[in-house]
Amino acid sequence: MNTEQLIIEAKTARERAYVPYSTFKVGAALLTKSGKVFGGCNIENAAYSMCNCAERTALFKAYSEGETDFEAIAVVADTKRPVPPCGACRQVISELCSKDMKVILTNMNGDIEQLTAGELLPGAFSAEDLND
Ligand SMILES: O=c1ccn([C@H]2C[C@H](O)[C@@H](CO)O2)c(=O)[nH]1
Ligand SMILES: [Zn+2]
Repeated sequence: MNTEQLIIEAKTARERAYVPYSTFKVGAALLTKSGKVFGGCNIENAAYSMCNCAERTALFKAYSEGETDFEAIAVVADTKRPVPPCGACRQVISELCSKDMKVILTNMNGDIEQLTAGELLPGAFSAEDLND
């Protein structure tokens, strides 16, 4: 599965977004090292703080199915620049993904920004910061 194909998977997942409040559809596609793809979309709620982003949907789906080794995640939305993941997703990605996992950000115009999970959240709070 190459970058282009992973972006297509993210766009397919985006179509399933449940966004009656923001109307802002986001899709993600997470590729495991074993070659499986988990799609994710944002899922909103009338209690707004319960909204879940596309990135976390994909990650939680994979993790809950026992898939914990990831090659790449692609994220897409109809934004001017490649869609930037929110702070909450950056924190969750930093916990569950290796620092060198590929992060492919894109938009519906085809602009692409590729970086690593480590670059998404420099100085992330982590388990190493907890007292034992
Ligand atoms: O990277 C992002 C940014 C925002 N959202 C969602 C959360 C909410 O449903 C809507 C507007 O913030 O977009 C995502 O899913 N991923
Ligand atoms: Zn988010």
